[in-house]
Amino acid sequence: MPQPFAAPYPLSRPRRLRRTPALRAMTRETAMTPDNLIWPIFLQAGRDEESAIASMPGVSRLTVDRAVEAAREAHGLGIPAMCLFPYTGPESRTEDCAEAWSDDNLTNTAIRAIKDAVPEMALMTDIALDPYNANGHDGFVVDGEIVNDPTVEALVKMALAQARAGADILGPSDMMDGRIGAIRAALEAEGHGHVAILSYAAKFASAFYGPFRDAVGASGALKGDKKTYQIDPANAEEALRMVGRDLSEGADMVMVKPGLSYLDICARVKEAYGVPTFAYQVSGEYAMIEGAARNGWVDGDRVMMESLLAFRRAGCDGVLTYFAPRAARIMAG
Ligand SMILES: NCc1[nH]cc(CCC(=O)O)c1CC(=O)O
Repeated sequence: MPQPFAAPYPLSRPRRLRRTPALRAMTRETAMTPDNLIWPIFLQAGRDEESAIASMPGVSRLTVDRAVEAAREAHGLGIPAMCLFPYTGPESRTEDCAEAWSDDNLTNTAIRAIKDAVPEMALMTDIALDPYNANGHDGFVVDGEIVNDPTVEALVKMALAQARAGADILGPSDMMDGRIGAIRAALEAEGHGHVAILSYAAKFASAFYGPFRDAVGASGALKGDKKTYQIDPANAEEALRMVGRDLSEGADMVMVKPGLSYLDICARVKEAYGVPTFAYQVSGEYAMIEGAARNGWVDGDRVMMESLLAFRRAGCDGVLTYFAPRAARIMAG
């Protein structure tokens, strides 16, 4: 709510409070700590290796042993949570997506290994079929259509396998209808009532996911686009309805994705529902900042910190960001 100045100039001189670092510090409205960061990482098969992702300079896919080391490092930096994404080559992509709910797939193997070594680290997963799907979609494709209800059944199996492996937070990112309720009911029935759901509730059909699809090996695979399930970037009211729906089905926390281009949604979600609200600073946002920084066009560290602060100012409790360890190191001073 904009407040009218109590006094006209020169009785009021707003610059008085901007004059020194101490005055600015004591009147700063928004704070950011490593507690506000969730670090998404990419996994690959093998041992003691990593491979760079060309469209995300500075980010690599890690084998599970290296992911464990990354978790140790993140924990040391005060980062409370990590989110795991598997890279899958064409050979592990099928039409039935069975690898998605295998107890020993890359994600579930990594969950057990990290929990063993760094039990304090909260682990979040992604629930969607795209890393395992021959055609790159988040759901099953039948006669060119992404079919909702059979996909939800598969997502439930995926969720249960992740919960059994020890995931703390499940992140359904698929945008099928009814999946939160189905997953929540299955978790209760199998004794995983303590597992949290951070729903990708306001997930838009965005071009900013491009580099991610390279990272998980889906770019070549994806046939068509995701507009029949992800939200039209023009729609704010619909995004708010999706948040309300997912909360009513048993989500504990909600996400807005992408981030910076959707800060209006972040602010409105927090104001309307007051629940733990997260934004995903997605791969394309990372690539834009890092690409410009590496060309010397912007000051990378400052633009990164300013972009993260913007999410806090908009009302987000935290941000999923590939910059997490770098930002945490800067916060440590
Ligand atoms: N369900 C897949 C998923 N989970 C997270 C992202 C994007 C993350 C990023 O771009 O950083 C995507 C891509 C998509 O929906 O196509």
